[in-house]
Amino acid sequence: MGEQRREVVAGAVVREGLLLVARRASPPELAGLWELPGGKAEPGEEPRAAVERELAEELAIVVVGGERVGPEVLIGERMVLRAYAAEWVSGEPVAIEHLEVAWIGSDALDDLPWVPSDRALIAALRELLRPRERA
Ligand SMILES: Nc1nc2c([nH]c(=O)n2[C@H]2C[C@H](O)[C@@H](COP(=O)(O)OP(=O)(O)OP(=O)(O)O)O2)c(=O)[nH]1
Repeated sequence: MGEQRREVVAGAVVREGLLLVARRASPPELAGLWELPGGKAEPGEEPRAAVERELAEELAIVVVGGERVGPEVLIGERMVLRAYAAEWVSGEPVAIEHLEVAWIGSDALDDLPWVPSDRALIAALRELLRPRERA
């Protein structure tokens, strides 16, 4: 039997047209690169709950996990990255485990020095940031 891949959840938080991104402090090969904040879901943990927990732990913000965003991205042989839209509820993000956090616009998506896996999410993130007609 093949082992199940561990799910890494990442939150795509958009506020006032800007996307929340965070710069990794570790491991050495990813340190300094930017990602959507998140982490490994616990066994049996619902992914959206994992997004809510990780963003509370790592950034001290309250979000509500929502819909999947973009493709799933295989990370090595043991993990799979899935991004979820997350609605900001409260708190200003603080870099507790990251080097820094930033809010970026659509124009900065391509040139951000992303963690390699996250490049696969850029097109979907651009769509998420696209201004919409509102009722
Ligand atoms: N959080 C996050 N991790 C990502 C992204 N892209 C990507 O390749 N990864 C990788 C880096 C790590 O190998 C793994 C997630 O690790 P993590 O360090 O964020 O997980 P965690 O908070 O649960 O921490 P730990 O249990 O490993 O200490 O997924 C991303 O956008 N967000």
